[in-house]
Amino acid sequence: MNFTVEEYLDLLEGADQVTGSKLYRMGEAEVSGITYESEKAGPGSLFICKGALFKKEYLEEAVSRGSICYVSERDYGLEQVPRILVKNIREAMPLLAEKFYQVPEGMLKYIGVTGTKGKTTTTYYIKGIFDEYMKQTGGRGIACLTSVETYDGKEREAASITTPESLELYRHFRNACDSGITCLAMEVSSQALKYGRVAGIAFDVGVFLNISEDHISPVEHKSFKDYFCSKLQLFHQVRTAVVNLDSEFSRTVLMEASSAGRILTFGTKPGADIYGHDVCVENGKVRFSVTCDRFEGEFSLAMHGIFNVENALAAIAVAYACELPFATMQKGLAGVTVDGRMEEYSSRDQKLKAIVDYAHNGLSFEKIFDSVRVEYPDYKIVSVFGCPGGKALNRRRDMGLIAGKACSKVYLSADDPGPEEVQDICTEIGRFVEDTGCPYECISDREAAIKKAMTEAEENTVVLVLGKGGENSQRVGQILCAYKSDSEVVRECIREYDSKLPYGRPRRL
Ligand SMILES: CC(=O)N[C@H]1[C@@H](OP(=O)(O)OP(=O)(O)OC[C@H]2O[C@@H](n3ccc(=O)[nH]c3=O)[C@H](O)[C@@H]2O)O[C@H](CO)[C@@H](O)[C@@H]1O[C@H](C)C(=O)N[C@@H](C)C(=O)N[C@H](CCC(=O)O)C(=O)O
Ligand SMILES: Nc1ncnc2c1ncn2[C@@H]1O[C@H](COP(=O)(O)OP(=O)(O)OP(=O)(O)O)[C@@H](O)[C@H]1O
Repeated sequence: MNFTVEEYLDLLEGADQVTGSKLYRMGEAEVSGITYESEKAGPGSLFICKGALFKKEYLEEAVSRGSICYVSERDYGLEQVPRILVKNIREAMPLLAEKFYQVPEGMLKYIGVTGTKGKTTTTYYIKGIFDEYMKQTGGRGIACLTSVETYDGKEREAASITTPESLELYRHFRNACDSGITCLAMEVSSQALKYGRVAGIAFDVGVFLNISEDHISPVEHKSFKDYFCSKLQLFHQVRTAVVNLDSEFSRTVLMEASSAGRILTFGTKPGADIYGHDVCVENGKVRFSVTCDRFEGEFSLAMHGIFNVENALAAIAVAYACELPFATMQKGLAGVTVDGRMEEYSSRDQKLKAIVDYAHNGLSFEKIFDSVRVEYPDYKIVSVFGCPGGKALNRRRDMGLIAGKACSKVYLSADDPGPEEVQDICTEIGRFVEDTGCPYECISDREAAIKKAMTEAEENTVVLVLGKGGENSQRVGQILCAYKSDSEVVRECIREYDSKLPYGRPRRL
């Protein structure tokens, strides 16, 4: 059902958002669409003017495409075009989205996951458990919004952002309800919390995984405090807070979590409600046990990476909070893999191994190198990675030092250089690698760098290809250039290596 522009004005006036509504020709026109992207405006749409880079021409384009009214913090002086002027467009947007999409109350269970590292993996672990439960109970698989893809029961598409804007979110929520889905799990980034993308959403369960310095830059968070405080905001809109006792600053997190209705802790410390212990690697599988007041038992993971126990414990805690059976958790977790996360590739003779993973900051580098040393005790390690241009600048030091200490050689290359030159970024990282005494090489072309690392790898070496996972684009300047993907390049290298072995044709990997 469509509402009129007047009704949207009433909504925003009721929220004390409207500032001197200078409106022309209000009329009874019904709003048939809502967007902040001029190219998506159409007849009868409401256009939202927002963003640091907004231009009046976008509004003019939206009007030319049939927008009947715009909502904005400023008056763009387009005579004869109805407008609603508001105090804060980012506070107004979720209100408009909620009214337009009319998401039924109480139909969806909302699960949000925040933290510096592990959001995507944990969200897929949650999906694995809940999909298993839905299969057993005849329900539909859950909706899932991650930095890899969004699936809401109607639409499935590759993600371009970790947490979409509120307009997209409410569309996904409505699609999920219309599809008969009853549960949605999503990543909640610090940016999303800072810019109000998830404003108004009452999460049934909110997970806080971990926190370490990341996303500090002029375009993200101006300080660690801003970053940390943004993430902590999640607890102001969750019923059950799920908190990692192993996280840095866990006491501060627990204090903030007290604003939630209930707190459930997880981790590898005996005091955790969901207590994970006896972590080991057996026959190439990560295994661990869980003890809590309701059950005790063993789990195994399909993914490499001892750090994934933390993500699995978070998912188990969410399932516990939703009262899912223990056996469902075991079965649901056991088969989960995530695109671009700890993908292992081995040559036929097992002498050449590669792992494609998304690690791209200090915390994830620490965890992955620790894990690989344990999981591949007899292997040397080399790594291929880079750092993005124009943001998260502290990663260059952190990643350079950690990789230099763990590897027998480091290959530096492109990873979304954006406004900077690849060589400049690599030179900066290289200075820190050099401090560790580890040999390194800068090769601007990422595919060439991976191929060189794989070709030069000595017997019993594991090549870690880090930072992009399955992504098939590189941000160069302002544009996204096509990129084969680390996974594809590694598969080609393994096939090439196998083809030279004394027997058999290359396998399909
Ligand atoms: C700093 C930030 O978060 N910016 C996000 C924000 O941009 P913005 O609202 O400032 O809008 P803008 O980019 O200035 O563009 C201005 C407006 O003009 C509109 N426009 C633009 C061109 C046109 O032809 N017509 C038109 O209407 C745009 O739709 C936009 O609404 O809203 C845009 C969508 O409307 C996002 O794409 C953009 O994310 C940028 C690309 C970004 O890099 N965001 C990062 C920092 C981010 O959000 N990262 C987190 C993950 C971090 C983590 O891993 O924890 C995330 O959730 O992805
Ligand atoms: N719990 C964890 N602690 C530390 N590092 C982790 C953890 N889980 C995953 N990682 C590392 O971080 C990388 C990214 O994992 P994942 O994509 O699940 O996290 P994310 O929070 O979604 O990341 P991003 O915010 O960069 O999208 C993984 O490939 C792995 O190297």
